[in-house]
Amino acid sequence: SKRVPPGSLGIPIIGQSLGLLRAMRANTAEKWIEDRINKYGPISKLSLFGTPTVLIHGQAANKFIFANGGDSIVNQQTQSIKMILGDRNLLELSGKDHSRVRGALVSFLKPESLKQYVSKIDEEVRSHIRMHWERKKQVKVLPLMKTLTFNIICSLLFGLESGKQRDQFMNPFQAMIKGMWSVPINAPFTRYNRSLRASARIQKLLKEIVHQKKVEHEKNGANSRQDLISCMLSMVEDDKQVITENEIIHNAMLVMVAGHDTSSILITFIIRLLANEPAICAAVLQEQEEIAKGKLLGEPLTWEDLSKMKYTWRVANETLRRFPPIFGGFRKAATDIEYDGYVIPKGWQIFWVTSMTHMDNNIFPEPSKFDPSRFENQASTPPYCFVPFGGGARICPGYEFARVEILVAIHYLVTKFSWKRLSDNSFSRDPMPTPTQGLLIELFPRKQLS
Ligand code: HEM
Repeated sequence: SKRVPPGSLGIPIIGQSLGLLRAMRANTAEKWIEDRINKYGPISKLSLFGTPTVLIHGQAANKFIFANGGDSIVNQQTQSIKMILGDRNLLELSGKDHSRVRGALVSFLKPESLKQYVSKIDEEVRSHIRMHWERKKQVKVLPLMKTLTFNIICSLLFGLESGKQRDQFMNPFQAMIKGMWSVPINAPFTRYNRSLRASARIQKLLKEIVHQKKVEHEKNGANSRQDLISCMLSMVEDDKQVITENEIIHNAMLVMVAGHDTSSILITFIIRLLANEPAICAAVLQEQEEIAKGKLLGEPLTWEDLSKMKYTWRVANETLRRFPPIFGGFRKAATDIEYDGYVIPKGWQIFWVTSMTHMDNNIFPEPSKFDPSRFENQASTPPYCFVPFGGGARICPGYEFARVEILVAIHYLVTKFSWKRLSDNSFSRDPMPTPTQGLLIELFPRKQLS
């Protein structure tokens, strides 16, 4: 006798997708969600990206989604994401398959492994700054940060150093991302269709890389620590590859998406913030100059240096709270689930939204104020309330990787330059937050310490 939540599923396939996407582009998506909550209450039904969906929010809702240990809630992305990234990507897997594939990714992304890659990330950041920032009067930050984080992913995770093979990925990759939050109508000229075609091209390129590495592996007994693909290829049990070729390709695509756009947005928003808040910028600079003073000219940063960047990391966390790169996410009800007096029917999507706890006055007082000191004592943040990286068994495995690239990038940028914002301060979501004109800034080189 339990009822499904109030609300309307709208017109078939399209439902409320266009309304949400329009609000995201106008940067009014939080208000769009709030209006729904005011109209229907804390739990409501709608239809997003071709599937009936239930929107729930708040600390209890986040806990319900992230800490659900049973089999009733499974991960499932929208139809568009599944078709674009492939059905063996981690977001589509559950149970033992999820643990097996996630284990392979984590063995590469965990801090013990990452420590040895700090100097490589340092090298990528410095070469990027030499090529794209030095001697420039103005730069457009977002496209540059996309290039930087994409190159870091290609170099560290796929073993692709700079060159033609790496460059071939960039354009189809951007086209692929554009259709990930789209209505799955596969007709010529739709975003979804362009994205599917780009995905096919990337899968072909990745297949070639996997085959190249297989050959190298057989010839030289490749070093499993070299890069993520080699690491996955070298995992063998009972003469059988632990991770199948499709799993390697689909998860390489997932990592390209998950690990590149998110971090580039975060660095861009930190740069925007430092332009807007001189006092915070001065405090970040002071911390980074202290670290720079202890280094010889050209000496790369180390894991220990990063652990001293406490204030800078608080600024990054506060940026993640105010401008989370990931707006929210989806799960699927594997059975009929009871929640808050309603039933979420089997097969329906469950939609969670990051900002609903990040901007809750009871959790983060004066939520619109940018205040890095909120993160001085991380333990004071209630559980399941600060969720830019999600939570529970599916919490972002790239968290440490992101921390390393962000801190290294900010270190070199603030110690080498100051900057002034030239474009206005607004941004839209597409679906990631995207500043107007990609954040155009005027650059002023700093006098070098050494
Ligand atoms: C600022 C940077 C980043 C942010 C804000 C971010 C955020 C997130 C979020 C919100 C999720 C979904 C969690 C959930 O559904 O419960 C996620 C999952 C994931 N992220 Fe990240 N991420 C970032 C960087 C990275 C990086 C650098 C990588 C890889 C190198 C990465 C790889 C992944 C993967 C593979 C998943 C799927 C995990 C699973 O389903 O088990 N992310 N991330």
